[in-house]
Amino acid sequence: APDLEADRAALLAFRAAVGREALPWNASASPCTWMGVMCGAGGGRVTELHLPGARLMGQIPAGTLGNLTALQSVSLRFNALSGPLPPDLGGCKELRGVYLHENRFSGGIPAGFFSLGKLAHLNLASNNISGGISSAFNSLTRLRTLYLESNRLSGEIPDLDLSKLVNFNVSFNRALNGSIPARLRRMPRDAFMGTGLCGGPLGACSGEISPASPPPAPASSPSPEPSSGTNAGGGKSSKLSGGAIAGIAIGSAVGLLIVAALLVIFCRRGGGNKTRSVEAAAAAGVGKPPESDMAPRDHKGAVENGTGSRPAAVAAAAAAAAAGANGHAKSLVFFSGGAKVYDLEDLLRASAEVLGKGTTGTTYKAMLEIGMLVAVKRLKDVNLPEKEFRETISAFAAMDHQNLVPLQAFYYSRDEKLLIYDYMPMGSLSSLLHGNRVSGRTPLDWETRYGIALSAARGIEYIHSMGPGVSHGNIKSSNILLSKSFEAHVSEHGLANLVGPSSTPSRAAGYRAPEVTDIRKVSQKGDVYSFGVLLLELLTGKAPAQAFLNEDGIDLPRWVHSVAPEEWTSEVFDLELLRYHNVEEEMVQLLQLAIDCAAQYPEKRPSMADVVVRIEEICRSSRASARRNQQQEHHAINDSDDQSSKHTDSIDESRPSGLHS
Ligand SMILES: Nc1ncnc2c1ncn2[C@@H]1O[C@H](COP(=O)(O)OP(=O)(O)OP(=O)(O)O)[C@@H](O)[C@H]1O
Repeated sequence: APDLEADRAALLAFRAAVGREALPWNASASPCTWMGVMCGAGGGRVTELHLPGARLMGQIPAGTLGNLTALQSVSLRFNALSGPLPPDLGGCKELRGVYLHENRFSGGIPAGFFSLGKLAHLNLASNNISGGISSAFNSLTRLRTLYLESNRLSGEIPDLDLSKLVNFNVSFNRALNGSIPARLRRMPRDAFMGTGLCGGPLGACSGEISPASPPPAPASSPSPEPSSGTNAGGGKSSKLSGGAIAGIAIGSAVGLLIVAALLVIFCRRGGGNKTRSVEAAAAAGVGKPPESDMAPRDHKGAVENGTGSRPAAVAAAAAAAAAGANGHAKSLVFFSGGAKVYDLEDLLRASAEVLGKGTTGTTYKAMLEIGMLVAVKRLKDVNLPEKEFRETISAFAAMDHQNLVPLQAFYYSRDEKLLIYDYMPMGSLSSLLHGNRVSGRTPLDWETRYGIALSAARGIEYIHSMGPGVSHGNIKSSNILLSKSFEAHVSEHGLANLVGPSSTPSRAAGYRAPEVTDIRKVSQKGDVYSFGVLLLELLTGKAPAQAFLNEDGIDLPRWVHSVAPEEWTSEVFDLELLRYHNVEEEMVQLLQLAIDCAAQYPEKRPSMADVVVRIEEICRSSRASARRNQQQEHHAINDSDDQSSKHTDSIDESRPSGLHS
């Protein structure tokens, strides 16, 4: 009978084929002690193999994984495994979870997979898997998750009858066609995006739908399905009847400014009064009445006053929660940092423009009639009940730091969840570095870049300082917004906890730490990894998602690792940075910090507090080098106009040693 020795042999053969030197397994110790290997009770057999992002490469031969017949869970995601999916995995009848996404597997889905009677989770997303989706999937009666997106699957989806299926995605399989089987129409529309499929939540063939051409919704229709995501037609605010929001409807129009129009809903009273919910709470004896706005209205002022604004924010939120619980009319709920100079009706009347569509929803820039700009995030897929939503969002809104984007207010109804943030005029770091539809790439000098790195790090450090379990969960360059002085403000803290799991390929993929399996549960060390990727992006000018999706299938940290350190200065840095010879040492130090943050194993990564200290040192020494350089240039010029050679020498002396090419 197979035993642990057989499992050892299978694992060593697996390593020899795809692991090379990347797996530090001590062949003379028990396999149960090896990294990524877990055994059943009493050190019996190997039951789990988890090697995400372990630099595995090549084809998995037969007689390796397939011989681990007690295996219950296998995760090899985020590697460079290629060739066919291992057909003999079908012999591992105990398997409940198979996670092979983000590799380069090709060929069809092996028939053996359909005999895995206990399989609950199958993720094959982001590979090159081709062929059709077999009706034999129906034999996997326990399947809860089936992620097949971003492959090369073709043909029609069979009529899947999987009663336990809750997570499903076939998006970005361009050659899938036909109509969406009836039983899958309850899945969110994102699950079918980027295919030729018609019907279901898409309303039409998905290929025909783009954010810029939303399907029109009848003016009298009730609110859109919570998961239907897209904006309803570009109606005008004049069509709105009084009441609360059903949806912000924004379509694209000539130029960039568009009318944000809103659908409407049932609300027992007319247009929400901004303070009503707070008053209601006061009546209910919870929290403080609006006078608790004694906290400074100015956000910065609140920071200077330390925690001064926090109790008020929490009180307002608690009050709002109570108002909701008491069934009072819905309205915007403001936090203390936001000035209450507008209300829901003002928001409904605002003209708006789509800023972008992310994993958590769509963000609009709204110009209120009073001339104030706000950013409105319309959340999708929020599965939290109202009370928990309010509590979670209030905890995050209470975070008050100059490097966070202040959350001014929120709106919650059954069908709509809106968050209203300060509008950040310079946009995101992502659009600065990589350009967007309207602007080209903005040149960013070294000083600006290290300033952004430091201010972003301080924002994240502040979030982490709230407690060991508090993290951001979605650090990436489009969530780093900039003020006019290019100071970074971290946005969307806490949103990862609010929205349901999404497997839609997104920009977030390139920032996600290898150990993260559920995007709602990113640890602080997971944030540090993402911040490391962000630093690499800042230094290389390359977008992680682009790098990730390129032909080599290689992500940004691995790409930087693939370049020898002696070539970093010439090969890795953004071309724009190569002008700054006098600070090469500091640039390399920041690169080294980025690499440390993006270490594969969480325990190897520094804490955010350490990161801030290290960036502060780099900034200090950059400024000193720049000053020294300036002084020496000044001396050289003053010394003599005809001693140009001396001028050059003095500049060279100021350079750090050993780093210039
Ligand atoms: N407060 C704001 N001020 C200015 N621009 C903003 C603001 N909030 C978001 N944006 C910009 O709007 C665009 C869309 O943002 P959104 O948060 O919806 O998507 P994302 O950041 O790409 O993805 P995710 O939902 O995963 O965070 C991004 O380019 C973002 O930088």
